[in-house]
Amino acid sequence: MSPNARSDSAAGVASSVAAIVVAAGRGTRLDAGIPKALVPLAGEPLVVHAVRRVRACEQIGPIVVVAPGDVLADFVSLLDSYEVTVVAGGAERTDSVGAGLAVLPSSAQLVLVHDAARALTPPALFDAVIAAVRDGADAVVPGVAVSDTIKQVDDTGQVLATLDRSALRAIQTPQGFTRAALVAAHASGDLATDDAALVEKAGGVVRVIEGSALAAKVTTQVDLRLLTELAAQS
Ligand SMILES: Nc1ccn([C@@H]2O[C@H](COP(=O)(O)OP(=O)(O)OP(=O)(O)O)[C@@H](O)[C@H]2O)c(=O)n1
Ligand SMILES: C[C@](O)(CO)[C@H](O)COP(=O)(O)O
Repeated sequence: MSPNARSDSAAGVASSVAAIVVAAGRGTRLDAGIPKALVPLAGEPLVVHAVRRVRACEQIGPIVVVAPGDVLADFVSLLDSYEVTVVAGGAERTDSVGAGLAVLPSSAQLVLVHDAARALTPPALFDAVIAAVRDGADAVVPGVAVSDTIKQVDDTGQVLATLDRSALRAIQTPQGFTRAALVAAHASGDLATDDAALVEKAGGVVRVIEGSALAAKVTTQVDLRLLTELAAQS
């Protein structure tokens, strides 16, 4: 058995929790010349960092990785030792999550959706999200308080208002869902920047728990440099 594979007993216990790792984005804002999930961070592609941390969470069984269709074989070979299913994603993030949902085993009743771009997310955050979904919610998302003053502006840049930030949270992944809530939300065919927004729109209960600085997303080259520093300490 490879060091990253699970024993039969561990896999049995965990089969009701599955994860979809979305990694099919192009990374336009990072502009690295290769798909963002393949960009190295401290010597390893972002998607390998992300999947290793998902696999380290004992409660998670099946993992589906959603990759760009043109480099599917590269993902399969990179992730060979982690027992994942790799499928091709779509044009929008919502489409990629849908592609992952379509191949989830029927045993999975609680589903985590995670961005490969949040490569350093600690396994403890996955456990916290799973526990909070089990406590009773359709969806649970990690969020961090906003530390800058937030202003609403018009398209000329003129300030319209300074918003009360005390109730605002910047939302991260992993996002956790009952399978039923996630499937129903995606059945609408709507697009959203995160899956929790689809559950909200469908009238579901979405809760926010405390996120983590280590769950920051690599979006730009500056993020990549900041997370490289954090990788050395995590
Ligand atoms: N069609 C898409 C778009 C995004 N993602 C994934 O969703 C996560 C969050 O998306 P984002 O950071 O916006 O990534 P990109 O879409 O790649 O970035 P950009 O908008 O700069 O192109 C990433 O792990 C990305 O791979 C995906 O699987 N399929
Ligand atoms: C899902 C997400 O990570 C939550 O913050 C985020 O919305 C995805 O990134 P995008 O830039 O909005 O596509």
